[in-house]
Amino acid sequence: MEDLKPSLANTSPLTPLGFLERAATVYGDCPSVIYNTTTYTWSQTHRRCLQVASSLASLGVRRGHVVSVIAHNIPAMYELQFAVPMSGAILNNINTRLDAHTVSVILLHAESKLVIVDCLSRALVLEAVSLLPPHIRPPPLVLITDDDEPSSPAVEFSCTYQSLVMNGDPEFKWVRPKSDWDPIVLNYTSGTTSSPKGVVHCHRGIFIITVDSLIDWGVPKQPIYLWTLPIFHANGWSYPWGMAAVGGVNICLRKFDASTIYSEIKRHGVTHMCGAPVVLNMLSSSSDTEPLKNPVEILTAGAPPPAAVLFRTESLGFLVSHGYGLTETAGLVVSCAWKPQWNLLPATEKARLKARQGVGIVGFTEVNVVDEESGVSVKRDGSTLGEVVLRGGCVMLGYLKDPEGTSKCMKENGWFYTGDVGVMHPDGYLEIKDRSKDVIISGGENLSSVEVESVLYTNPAVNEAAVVARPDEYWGETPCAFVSLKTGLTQKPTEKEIIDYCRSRLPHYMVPKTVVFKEELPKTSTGKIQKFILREIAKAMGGSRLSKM
Ligand SMILES: Nc1ncnc2c1ncn2[C@@H]1O[C@H](COP(=O)(O)OP(=O)(O)OP(=O)(O)O)[C@@H](O)[C@H]1O
Repeated sequence: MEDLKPSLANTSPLTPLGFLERAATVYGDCPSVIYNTTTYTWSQTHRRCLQVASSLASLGVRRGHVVSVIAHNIPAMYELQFAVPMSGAILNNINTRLDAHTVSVILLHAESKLVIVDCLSRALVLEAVSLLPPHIRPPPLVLITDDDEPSSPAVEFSCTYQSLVMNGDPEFKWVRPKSDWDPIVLNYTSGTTSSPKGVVHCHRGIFIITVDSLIDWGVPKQPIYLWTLPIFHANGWSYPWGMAAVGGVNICLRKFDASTIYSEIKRHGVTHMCGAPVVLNMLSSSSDTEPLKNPVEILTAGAPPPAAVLFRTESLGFLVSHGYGLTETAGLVVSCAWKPQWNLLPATEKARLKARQGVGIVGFTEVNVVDEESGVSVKRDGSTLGEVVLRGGCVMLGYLKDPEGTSKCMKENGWFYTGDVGVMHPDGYLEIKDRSKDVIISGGENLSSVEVESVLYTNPAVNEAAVVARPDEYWGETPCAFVSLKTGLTQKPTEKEIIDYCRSRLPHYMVPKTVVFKEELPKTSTGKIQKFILREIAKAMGGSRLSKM
């Protein structure tokens, strides 16, 4: 069989962009995107993307250029996930909630050739561009206005997005990748632990994660998908391309709160949505909460979901799936694969099991937890801590212009080191215990801030909780809890009551020695609690009292 070799017929580069052409053939007359009073069909979306890609090419965008997009979850943002790479360029989505300085650092680092700007982010981008060094020629800007009519944009903008659609060629031959390994996206990480890093993924990696994510979540054909997860966050965990593969309906939203989500669910008969645990918390603790008429599948990831929040969300009729991934893996590569026999367990036990991150998804190669020193797998005992390591086809190509950062996490032994600390349970399910920078070391004992938080979340008065290290002269560090309380409480708990609550549920060394009440906890632009800020506050409070644990 040695003479049977790869040939042109079986080596065409894998890319998720072809899903759009197929959707136009199979689902041409079916709705693809709905936004306020606008509805497009899959053949319209296909045509609009080709038109935009052709206009980008006419503006001088070439294979390998970076085109940045800063927009909320509006139809243009959905289309650009296809149109930019169809022009041959590399798509760089920028988070709308960043400050002007960070946006200018990203534009400079990415060497963006063109920036497409949602009208709501206009002031932000203009300020970011003004902060670019004087010797840098600012990239041309394209404005997305809030309606579908082409109009003359302000002087700072070369044209409008609508004119790219109107003037483009619907017969444009989109630029196919020459190889599987050609870059398709450049995504910056959330900056939870350090400055954002520029993660580059190739067509092959994105193809793999897109197909795998559909299989893993069990997404059927033509789901009704509500865009609550920002598309700028790791390309909405790959579901923009996934929805084209299954001919889904994309319900776009510029902004949302709990009541908007509930009314969109009712209005459109939403079947699927994604959201970080903060969204689940918002949905389940809102005063607008109402049990759902039909179950809605909700996929959560991005931070550890406390079991109490999973329990509350499911009791409203949401069917929660839980996954784990990083910007570096382009989506969720581990998920808490559900076993039918677990349905017989009491609801709180089910929530506890579901709070575990789980096992590698079907197309992913391997997931392991290893001892940081020796690199050997930790015991499968659910308690020995180690670093989570991954390998598979959707791990990034590397960090842009950062060979040192890349080789630090993508090691020669063939593993990607995540910087997350976890345990492996005897049944082979992974559970994340912390990010390595968040582990608290008290009296020489490693303590999981996530475990303490999950207990705090079971307290009915607690809205959000985060636990960080406070320096201590005797123990080295002690757990310090930052808590925001639910609104409308008739009686607010005291620090002592919260500590006593934890004491009856946790080993003594894990009980917070300090509780700080805050109106709201600081969050990153992707909704993660910024523990480094809380750590600074705890540090500034000085050493906790010499205390016996
Ligand atoms: N299901 C989950 N449970 C616990 N943690 C999760 C889960 N999903 C994701 N995470 C956390 O999110 C991280 C990945 O987040 P992301 O790629 O958005 O950037 P970031 O790591 O927050 O930012 P930065 O790398 O810049 O500090 C993971 O490393 C992990 O710590």
